[in-house]
Parts: sequence; C-alpha cells; structure tokens
Amino acid sequence: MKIKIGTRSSRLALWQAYHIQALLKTADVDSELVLIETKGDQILDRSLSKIGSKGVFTQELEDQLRAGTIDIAVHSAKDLQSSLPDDLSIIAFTERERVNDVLVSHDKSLSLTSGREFVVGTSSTRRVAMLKHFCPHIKTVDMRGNLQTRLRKMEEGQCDALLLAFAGVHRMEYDELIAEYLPTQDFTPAVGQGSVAVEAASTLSLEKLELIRRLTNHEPTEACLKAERAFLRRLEGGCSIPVFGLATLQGEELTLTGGIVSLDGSELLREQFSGPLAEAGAIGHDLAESILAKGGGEILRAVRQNL
Ligand SMILES: NCc1[nH]cc(CCC(=O)O)c1CC(=O)O
Repeated sequence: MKIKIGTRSSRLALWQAYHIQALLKTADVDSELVLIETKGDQILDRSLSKIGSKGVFTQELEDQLRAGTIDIAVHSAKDLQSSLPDDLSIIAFTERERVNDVLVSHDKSLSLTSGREFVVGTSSTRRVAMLKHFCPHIKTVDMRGNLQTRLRKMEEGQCDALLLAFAGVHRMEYDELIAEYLPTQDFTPAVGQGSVAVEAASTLSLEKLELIRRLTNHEPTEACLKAERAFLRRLEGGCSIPVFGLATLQGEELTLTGGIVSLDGSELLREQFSGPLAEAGAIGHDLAESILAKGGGEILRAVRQNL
C-alpha cells in the first residue's frame, strides 16, 4: 500500500507534507507526494482578503481528494476553512508547534514593546488590527508572498521587521532572525496556528483512514483545535478575518481564549471559557455566542464590509 499525499509546492507546504510522510514512515508505511497548485499560489499581486480567500489555498486539493487521485491532503491547520463540505473531513491534527507569533528582523534589538517606531510587514488582518490595538506607534505594510519573498522585501527596505507565525519561521529554519516572541495573552494566535491538518474524502478506505490517523494524529492537539474551530465556525470565519483563538489543556480541563479585533484596532473583545475536554466543541460554540452577544457581531459585519 502506498499513500498519495497531496500538497502545495511552497517550501512550507512541502515541509509539512514531508513531516506527514516521516510520521507514516515510522510504521513503514510508504507514501508519495503529489504537487498541486492552488489559486492562492497563482495570484500573488492582490492581498489575500481581496481574492475572496475562502478555500483559496485548498480548493484544488479538495477536488483531487474527491477524484481519488490523492488519499490525503496536507494543510496548515490555520489555513483551513472552519467548516468543510459533508464529504470531506480532517482525520488528523499533528502535535502543535509553539503557537506564538514572532517578530522577525535582522535588527535583533527591535521590540514591539520598546515604544520605538518602525515598520512591520504582514498580510494578516488579525496581525494588522492587533498591532494597531497594542502598538499604535508601529506602521504596517501589506506584505504577501512566501517567507523567502517577504524576507527579500524586508532586506530591500520595504519594512524593518515581519510579524509571522513561529511555526513557519522555525520550519523554514530562520530561527536566528527571531527578534521577539509575542505573548499569546495579547497577540493570541489564529485558530489552528502551529498544527498540520490531514484532510481526506469520505471515500477513503477505513483501513487507510485508521492507519493514517494512528500515525499522525495528536489527541491533545485535536481536542484544542476542535474547540478553536467550533469557535471560528460559529463566527463563520476563515483565516482572513481578525479573529483569534487558542485552547490549552491542563489534564482533562480545556481552556479556550478567543475573540475579535476591529480592523482599526479600536475595539478588541476577548474572553476565556473552560470545561471538560469532552465538551471541546460546545466550549468553542459558547465562547463565540458570548463574543457575539458582547458586540462581536457588529465588528464582524464591519470587517466583512471592508474586506
Ligand atoms: N497564513 C499563512 C500561513 N499559514 C501557516 C503559516 C505558518 C505555519 C502555521 O501556523 O502552522 C503561515 C505563515 C504565517 O502566518 O506566518
């Protein structure tokens, strides 16, 4: 048996696919990579929020899952839509990397808390809005492209630093450029940040599904992402809205922190709910209801009108 792994061909996507391949290999399960180009890879001149980012990095992979030309598709968990079509599902979430956002620069003395003014490149609406909220002295510039492209733009002087997920920076082995780890209490990451998701179609054989799940799924991470994704689903969000969410486990108790920030940074709503791990989905849903009741709905409407 050979598992066909569908992946985008960016360096980060390939790292993730090789990671899944290595986990399968621990039980001598053979696999091959099938490289697939998505709309998000082709359109590089427009900001992600303007492409209509629903599934922009996932659609073509999902088409091939349905066609059966690949057994599984590998994604950054963060890039997945919060709800999938009925015939597709996430069968595994890998153990999560450190979840923090990091400030990346050749100037290691840069810090967001120093009060010093400088320019940060990012293409994430969540990061832009959080910077406006927590660090109004910081200027932001929209910066798309893969990590290598962004680093080049930074070196050309388009910005002084980049704000990125630690997970991606670490996987691309740029740890030495990390100037600062941002605290998750303020800069709460995007839902799913740091985990790799394995997606399959309902037509995948039970034998393959169970084998892949056994070798790649990390149950504590899965529980946390279940809560985070239920939260995001209730807000009907994808990765392009300024919503954040992070669940952690202490034994059997799950704690979910999540919220939303307005695009101009003026309003930030954040709440924390805890409960038994078995109720992960309900915790996420209830947290979203609470955020909506406190004004999150108005923030979301304004965000949708502006994107
Ligand atoms: N939105 C792009 C994206 N999707 C996943 C990661 C990093 C890896 C991860 O969070 O799992 C990144 C880059 C970033 O946000 O800096």
